[in-house]
Amino acid sequence: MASSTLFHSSLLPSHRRTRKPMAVKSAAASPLQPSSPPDTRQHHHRLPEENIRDDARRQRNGAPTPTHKLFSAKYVPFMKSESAKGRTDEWYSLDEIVYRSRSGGLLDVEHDMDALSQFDGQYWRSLFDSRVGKTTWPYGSGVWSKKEWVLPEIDDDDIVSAFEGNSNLFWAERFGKRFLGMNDLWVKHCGISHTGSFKDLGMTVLVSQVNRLLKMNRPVVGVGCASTGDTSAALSAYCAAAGIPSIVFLPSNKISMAQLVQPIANGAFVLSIDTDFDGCMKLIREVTAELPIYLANSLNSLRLEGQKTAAIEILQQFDWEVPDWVIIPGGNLGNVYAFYKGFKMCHELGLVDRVPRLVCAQASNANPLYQYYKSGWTEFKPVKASTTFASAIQIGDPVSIDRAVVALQNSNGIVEEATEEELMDAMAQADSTGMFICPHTGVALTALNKLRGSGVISPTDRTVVVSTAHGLKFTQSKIDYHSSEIKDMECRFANPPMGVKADFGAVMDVLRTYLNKAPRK
Ligand SMILES: Cc1ncc(COP(=O)(O)O)c(C=O)c1O
Ligand SMILES: N[C@@H](CCOP(=O)(O)O)C(=O)O
Repeated sequence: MASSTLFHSSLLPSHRRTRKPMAVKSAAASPLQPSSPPDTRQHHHRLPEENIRDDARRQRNGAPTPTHKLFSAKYVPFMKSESAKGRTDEWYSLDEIVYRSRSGGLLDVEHDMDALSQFDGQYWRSLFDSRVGKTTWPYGSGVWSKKEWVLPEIDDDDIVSAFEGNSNLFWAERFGKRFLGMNDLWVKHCGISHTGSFKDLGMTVLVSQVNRLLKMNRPVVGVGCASTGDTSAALSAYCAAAGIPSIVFLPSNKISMAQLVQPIANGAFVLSIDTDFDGCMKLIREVTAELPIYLANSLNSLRLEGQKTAAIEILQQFDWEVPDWVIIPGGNLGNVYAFYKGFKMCHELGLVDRVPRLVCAQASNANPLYQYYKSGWTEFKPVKASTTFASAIQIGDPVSIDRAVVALQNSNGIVEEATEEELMDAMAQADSTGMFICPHTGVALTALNKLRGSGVISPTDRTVVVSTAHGLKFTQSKIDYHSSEIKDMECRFANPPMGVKADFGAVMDVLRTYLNKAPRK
C-alpha cells in the first residue's frame, strides 16, 4: 500500500522573574565566585536597553578573580597512547586557525589540568550543580555551565548560545522491562535540543570561538561543513543567531527533508552535491584549505569540547554516580571520543571514581569501526557506506577513527552493529513504549539488545543509551515502516491506521474487534 493512501492526508496535520532565592552551594564560598551564578534577585527591574548579557557583565565586574586568568586550554597533537602525551612541544593557541598537527594527524584540546585540579571534585560538582536550570548568561546552558572545562578563556560576551544541553535523561521503564528485562535503563535525549540533535552542544562552542576570532579581525569570512544533516542544521542555526555566514555541503538525496530544510530556513548557503558524505567531507577539507572558511566538522577538535559536556551531564543527573554502560551510535566517530573525554575529566579531577564502559553502535551498512574492532584492532579499512535508514551515520571513512579507538580501548569498550531490520524494529519497539526516537538511536538499542542477549549487559546494570537526534527529523522512515512498504523487511511491529466509514455501526464494529483482542501490553 502506498504511504500516501495509508497515511491519508486527513490523518496528517493540515519577566519578569519572581524567583525564590537560590540555594547557596559550597562552591559559592570558594575563590572562584566570579563563575558562580550572579544574585539575580537584584535584577527585577532591568532597564529597557539592558539584557542578560549586561547582568552577567555587571556580575563579572564585581568579581574578585577573573576565571579566564586561572584556566587555559590549547591545541596539541592527538596522541593514541597516554604515555606519549607531553612528549611533544608542538601546541597551538585556540585563537589559531588550525585543524591538523604538523604531521597531518588529529589535534586535541588540552586543558591545564594542574590549574583545574587546584579545586577538588566536590568543588566542581557543587559549582556545576549550582548553575543548572537558570537563565544566567551563559552559565544556564548545559555546555557553558562547564565553561572552565570547555573554553575557559573566551569572554562571556563572545559566546553564542541557545541555552543548549540540560537534556532529559529519560527512565525507559517500560521499554527496559518489556523488551530487555532491565530495571535501570535510561535514554539520554540529546536530540531534544535547539536544532534537534547533539550537534548543538559542539556548535555553540565552535561558533562562539569564530565570533571571538572575528572580533580579533582574524581572516574568516564564513563557517562551513560537510554534513549528513545534523551538523549543517546546528551550524546554520548558531551562525544565523550570530550573523555569521554559513556554507553547508550536503550529499544530494541522502538526508531527510526535515534536515534539509533547516539550513535553508536559517539562511545558509546550501550546496547539494552529487556524492556521499565522505565525498562532501573531502571537498570541504580541500575548500577550507584554500578559502578563509572556518571548518565546523568534528575534525575540528573544538566541537568535541562542547559535546563532552553531555557525559558530564549524565553523571550530574545521576547525582555523580557512574552508570555501568553508555551506548553511543557512531558515524564520523567524534562523539564517542567526546563522551570518553567528558567521563575521563570527571574521573581525573575527582568528581567520580571511574569511567563507564562505552559501546559504539554502527549500522551494518556503514560499519568500518565494527570491522576494525572485529579484526582485533589490527586492520582499519574505510568502506563504501551503503544506504541506511540511519542516514546521519552513513559514513565509510570516519575522520575520528583514531579518537574512537582510544575511547573504546581505555573504557573496556565494545563495538556492535545493527542491520536495517534490527534498527527499524528497535525503533518501532521503543516508540511503542512512548518514545519517538531516530533510527540512529535504534542502532544503539539494537546493540543493547544484543549485549543483553549474550549476557554481557546484565538485567540490573545501569545503562544509558544516547539518543542523538529527534525522531521528528526522520518521520519518513517511520511512515515507510508502519506502511510495511520496505523491501525485504517484515516490519513486525507496524501499526498502520485503519480506514473506516463515517458510520456509527462501522466504527463500533472495528472498536469491538479491537477491544476484544487488545491486551494491555
Ligand atoms: C543523529 C546522529 N547520530 C549519530 C551520529 C554519529 O556521531 P559521530 O559522527 O560523532 O560518530 C551523527 C553524526 O554523525 C548523527 O547526526
Ligand atoms: N552526522 C554528522 C556527520 C558529520 O559529523 P561531524 O560531527 O564530523 O560534523 C552530520 O550530521 O553531518
